[in-house]
Amino acid sequence: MRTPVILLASGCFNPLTNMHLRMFEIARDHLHRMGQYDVIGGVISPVHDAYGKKELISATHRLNMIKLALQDNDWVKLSDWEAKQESWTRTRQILQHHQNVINAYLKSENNINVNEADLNWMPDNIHKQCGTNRGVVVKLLCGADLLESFGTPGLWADEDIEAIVGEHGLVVITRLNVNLPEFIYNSDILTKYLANIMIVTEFIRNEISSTKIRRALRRSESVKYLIPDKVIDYINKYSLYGSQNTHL
Ligand SMILES: Nc1ncnc2c1ncn2[C@@H]1O[C@H](COP(=O)(O)OP(=O)(O)OP(=O)(O)O)[C@@H](O)[C@H]1O
Ligand SMILES: NC(=O)c1ccc[n+]([C@@H]2O[C@H](COP(=O)(O)O)[C@@H](O)[C@H]2O)c1
Ligand SMILES: [Zn+2]
Repeated sequence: MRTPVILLASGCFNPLTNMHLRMFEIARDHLHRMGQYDVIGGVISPVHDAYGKKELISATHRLNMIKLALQDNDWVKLSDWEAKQESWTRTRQILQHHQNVINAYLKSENNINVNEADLNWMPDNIHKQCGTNRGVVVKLLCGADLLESFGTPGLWADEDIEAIVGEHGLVVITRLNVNLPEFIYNSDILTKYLANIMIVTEFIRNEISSTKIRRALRRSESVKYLIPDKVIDYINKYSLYGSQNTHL
């Protein structure tokens, strides 16, 4: 029997790009092809304002843009749980929260313990998709650069990396200039849990990044076909990222 999986991507989404959405598609295809997993949903969890990364705009805008981008998406949902906490939350806790909530929800007969905000990111027809006796695993979906950041001294606690890889698992999309197999080989923890790390090669190379989008907007260059049209409209409406509203 296939294990039901939810793919959760955390990050700044400053702003969301087409590549963020592509990641889910590529990962789901890959997991289904592997045969052991049934991807029942995807979740985007934008980081809290307190993360304080350079040029990070308010979570309200980032959440709104994701909401618009997901209007036509029938399986990836937005979770605002992380962004609405008191302060920044470690990725391990985000994965645990979502996995605990969904499994508690599946087991409960009357669903009394789940609040509205958590219902928003759950897959449609979740009971039908899973039944009550199969545990859902929430895996971290990320790009190779995020995995590489595991090696930055002091950034991730070893026990968090161990819990993320051991208890949840990673689905990593390749990115230019990152040698994933070698990076994993150089890490004892990652090598220990190799079976729980799925590397998905992006053969239709796509190096869109939010940094490049912000740069283009600052320079009043077109970002059409790189981010969803509704996100472009939103950026122009609120003059975000220094955009001059020149390409509507
Ligand atoms: N072109 C891409 N290929 C593979 N993974 C990507 C790509 N763009 C973003 N990701 C992944 O999406 C997740 C969210 O990343 P993030 O919000 O930092 O986006 P980003 O485009 O890398 O932004 P920035 O340029 O501001 O760092 C991360 O796991 C990141 O690795
Ligand atoms: N220790 C941790 O859990 C930890 C450390 C650094 C970044 N992160 C997460 O990684 C994601 C991407 O961060 P960057 O945009 O800085 O690459 C964010 O969602 C952030 O919360 C988690
Ligand atoms: Zn990034």
